[in-house]
Amino acid sequence: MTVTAPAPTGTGTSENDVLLDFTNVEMTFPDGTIALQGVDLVVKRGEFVTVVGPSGCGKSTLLRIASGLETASQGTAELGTARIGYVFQDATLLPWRNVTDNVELLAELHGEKKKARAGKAKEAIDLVGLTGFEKHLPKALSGGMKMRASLARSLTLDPELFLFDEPFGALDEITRERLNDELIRLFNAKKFAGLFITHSVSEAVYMSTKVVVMSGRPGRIVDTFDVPFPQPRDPEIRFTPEYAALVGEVSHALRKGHGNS
Ligand SMILES: Nc1ncnc2c1ncn2[C@@H]1O[C@H](COP(=O)(O)OP(=O)(O)OP(=O)(O)O)[C@@H](O)[C@H]1O
Repeated sequence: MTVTAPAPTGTGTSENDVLLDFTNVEMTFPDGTIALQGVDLVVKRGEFVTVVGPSGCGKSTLLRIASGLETASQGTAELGTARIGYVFQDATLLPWRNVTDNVELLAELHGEKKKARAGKAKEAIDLVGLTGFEKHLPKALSGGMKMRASLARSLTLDPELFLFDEPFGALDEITRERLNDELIRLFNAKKFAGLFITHSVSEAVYMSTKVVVMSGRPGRIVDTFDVPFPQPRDPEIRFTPEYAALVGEVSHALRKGHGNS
């Protein structure tokens, strides 16, 4: 059974606020597929936690449970906030709406007045670096720009907990690195907590305060690494031996967890 109990928003800003608390979460789908088993995971304010794991190990399922889209079959998944942002691998923009109208969509669905949501959309578009592209339709945007618009749309809700399901997986490496830097800048500026799913160990280590490694299906957490590099991240850390060593350790844990599945 899952109990999801968002606390009232705007209360408490302690660094140790728990925004997501999974205890012994298991997910068995009706067809008998066991996607997750015994998952304990905490995300606190100020943390950017990245989950890496082999394909099909249950990473998206974990995020869907966190967002309330899916209910765990066993264990508890508690939220410490109702202000949640969600960015998927696909930017999911409405093709007939321009950037501004897409970015305003969530605020619109939340019943915000035109003037208020226009102000929030403008700020979010500035934050993600899309100023000048407000009137462009999605088909006129690059993949990276679409993801920026998707990010901006969630930013209008001022999330305290941001869930990312491999948002940069389909982008080329340079665009991906640039967006990693942009997202880390936003994390430091807006102070949301992040739960980020990726297949890329180097992306995980570069962005996160903590990296969680999952085994093959049924997904279990097999290792957790605290990332010691200071925030905001200096892009140059990618070229340091300390970074390379941590990437190596996480990759090793990933291979070991995969082998045991
Ligand atoms: N609704 C469902 N019914 C049955 N099985 C499902 C359902 N949704 C997901 N699964 C299965 O659960 C397992 C975990 O899926 P999930 O999408 O969470 O994995 P993932 O780690 O995100 O995969 P990838 O990295 O390839 O995106 C997979 O074996 C998948 O086929």
